[in-house]
Amino acid sequence: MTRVVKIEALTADAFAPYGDLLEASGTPDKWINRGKCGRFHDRARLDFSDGRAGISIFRGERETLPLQLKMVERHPAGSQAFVPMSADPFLVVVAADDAGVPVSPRAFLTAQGQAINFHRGTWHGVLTPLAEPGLFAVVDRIGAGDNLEEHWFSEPYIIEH
Ligand SMILES: NC(=O)N[C@@H](O)C(=O)O
Ligand code: NI
Repeated sequence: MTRVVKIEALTADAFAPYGDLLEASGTPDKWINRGKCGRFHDRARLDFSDGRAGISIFRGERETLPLQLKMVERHPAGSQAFVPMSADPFLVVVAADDAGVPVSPRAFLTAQGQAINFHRGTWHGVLTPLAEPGLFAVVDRIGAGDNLEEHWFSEPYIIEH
């Protein structure tokens, strides 16, 4: 039986068990640059354990919907942030953990101006652009040791609107 995951709109509350939603929403925490810039300060829980923070640029190939979700992964030693460098929405997939096995995947569609940070150890789908050129700044752990655990589902989930 095909398991379907319906796409949800990304909200801070819905995403809270998995990570942080980064966006310029509400009143800025600080006004800087002589009042010309709102700073939404320190909005993500970053964690790089024994490594260090790095910023990389990802240029991902666009995916189309409905999407087959065959695998999710997690980074046991660090958080990972996806910051789009375009105005295009992208797909964010997460799952809960049940004794080391990802369960109950959820899929979110970002709105323009939204970025996300997966908390350390959160099961997630890999970077999934929905438009070209799929450019993202990615903030994650640089360091020794293995920081990637993959789980391949016995049957893919279908992610759709
Ligand atoms: N492997 C890698 O650098 N990227 C993945 O972690 C991902 O979540 O896209
Ligand atoms: Ni990842």
